[in-house]
Amino acid sequence: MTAPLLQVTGLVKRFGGLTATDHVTLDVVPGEIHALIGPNGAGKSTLINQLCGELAPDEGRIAIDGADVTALSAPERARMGLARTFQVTCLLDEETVLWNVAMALDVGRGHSFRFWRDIRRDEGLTAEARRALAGTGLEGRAGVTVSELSHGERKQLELVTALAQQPRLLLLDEPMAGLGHVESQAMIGMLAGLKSRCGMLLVEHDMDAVFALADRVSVLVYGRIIATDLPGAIRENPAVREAYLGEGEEA
Ligand SMILES: Nc1ncnc2c1ncn2[C@@H]1O[C@H](COP(=O)(O)OP(=O)(O)OP(=O)(O)O)[C@@H](O)[C@H]1O
Repeated sequence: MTAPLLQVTGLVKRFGGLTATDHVTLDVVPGEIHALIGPNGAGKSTLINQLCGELAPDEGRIAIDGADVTALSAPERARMGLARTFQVTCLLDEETVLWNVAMALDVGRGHSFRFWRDIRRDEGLTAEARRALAGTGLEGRAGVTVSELSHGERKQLELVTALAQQPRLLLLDEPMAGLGHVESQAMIGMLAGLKSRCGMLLVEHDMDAVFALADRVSVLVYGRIIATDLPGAIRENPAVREAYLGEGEEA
């Protein structure tokens, strides 16, 4: 059997008396979208921050492709093929779409952001950035300044910049947040098309997107995984329904 792309075992993170991640065990296998759902404050962002190396766990182990990365920094994990998107987009607003993609490609090659040369003059890099934009729906927007993009386009661009690093494993933190119906459908199409390129852990509140995309779903409540199963079984799971209905949300 091939090693999971991501294996999380017994992960614990405490903030004072609060256990935000309570012995979480989950995995993502190649070609899979594994969705992580849970009510507000369940600990989803805290978990993602530990997976990408921005927050140190108190206990437990994180492995990428079988290699223990628990003690590695975020850039070291990125070099091993891990990329993430953020709940709030993280782009350079005053620069063009093309420049943002070129920058992401450059950083993905290990060039330091602080010491970059003028990448606008690097024709090979800008050609590559155009290729990365091809087929994303943003190819006609290459010269547009990011601040002029719609919210949906920003979300799409953030995904393109994450993919510029050629990740094997992508952590998606609420990619549908703030998107309208049409934009959500475009994002769902984009993510579905990526399954053959990388495994994904999808943190998402939009249940239509979760059930359209996920191969498996894990449910996090008060820092604990209460169920991991196929989407159909998760829908019918009484503990899951109670966790959501208890929060006044629809399962
Ligand atoms: N740096 C911190 N210090 C103290 N408590 C924190 C910190 N970060 C998160 N928490 C707490 O940990 C718990 C989990 O928060 P987290 O943001 O991970 O939840 P979430 O599931 O991502 O929520 P949402 O769906 O609203 O984004 C919450 O009770 C939160 O208040």
